[in-house]
Amino acid sequence: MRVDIVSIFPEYFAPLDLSLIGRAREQGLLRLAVHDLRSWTHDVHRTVDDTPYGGGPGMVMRPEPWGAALDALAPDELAPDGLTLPRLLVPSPAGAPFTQAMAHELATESHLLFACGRYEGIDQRVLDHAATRLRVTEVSLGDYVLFGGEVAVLVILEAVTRLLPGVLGNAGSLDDESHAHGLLEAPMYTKPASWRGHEVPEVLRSGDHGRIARWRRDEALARTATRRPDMLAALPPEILDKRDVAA
Ligand SMILES: COc1cc(COC(=O)c2cn[nH]c2)cc(-c2cccnc2)c1
Repeated sequence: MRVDIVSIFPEYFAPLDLSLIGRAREQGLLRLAVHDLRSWTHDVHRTVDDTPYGGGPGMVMRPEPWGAALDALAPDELAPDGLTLPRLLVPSPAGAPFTQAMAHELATESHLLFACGRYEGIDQRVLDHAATRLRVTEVSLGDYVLFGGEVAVLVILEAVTRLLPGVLGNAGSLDDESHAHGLLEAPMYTKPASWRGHEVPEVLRSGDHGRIARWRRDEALARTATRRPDMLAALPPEILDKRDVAA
């Protein structure tokens, strides 16, 4: 997967050399390039923002540098396979909620382009023009406001990279993780069996894999019901097998 990130703070992405993302890059599973938006400015002050039309506080990111950056990083012509046309992701409070389902969808893309907004945002015409030739998605991490899209890109990139084949050593760990089956994960334990007077649930040490699977599912259902009833309501009925409903 090719990933291009455009930001006025490219140094924000230094951590991407670390850990699993660093390894994915070494393995060639991920080709990551970070670009400074100011590379596409031409005035002596390398200006990327200006005052908002209609007044109001703060500044807005100018369209010209973004237009030039996207022209450079996303070719106009549709590649013969039609697949390498990048997906442009713009983290924003006004975006669609980022979910594990979206992470899985993005993990199938061959080229992701991230635009990191700063100030009060990016001139709307940048997204409108980009949408004439790219698939543009504004994506929100949550209902709060950050200084910029950079930290959101780090989150999205981590969620997507760990889904790329070959990145996680034990692929099994993807199967029953939280949100994988629409439920929260059951509590996890490791040695020692007794710690500060707290014991590991006996079932997990029983070796009875059927009982263990049942216990984990019951715990996952109970946790989801108490902490995230919205997720339970969203579950397709077939996920809750008949015994669950009886439980
Ligand atoms: C692209 O336009 C942006 C981007 C961002 C950074 O992303 C987030 O904040 C975010 C991403 N998921 N959840 C929050 C912030 C604004 C903004 C809006 C109003 C006042 N101040 C700043 C506009």
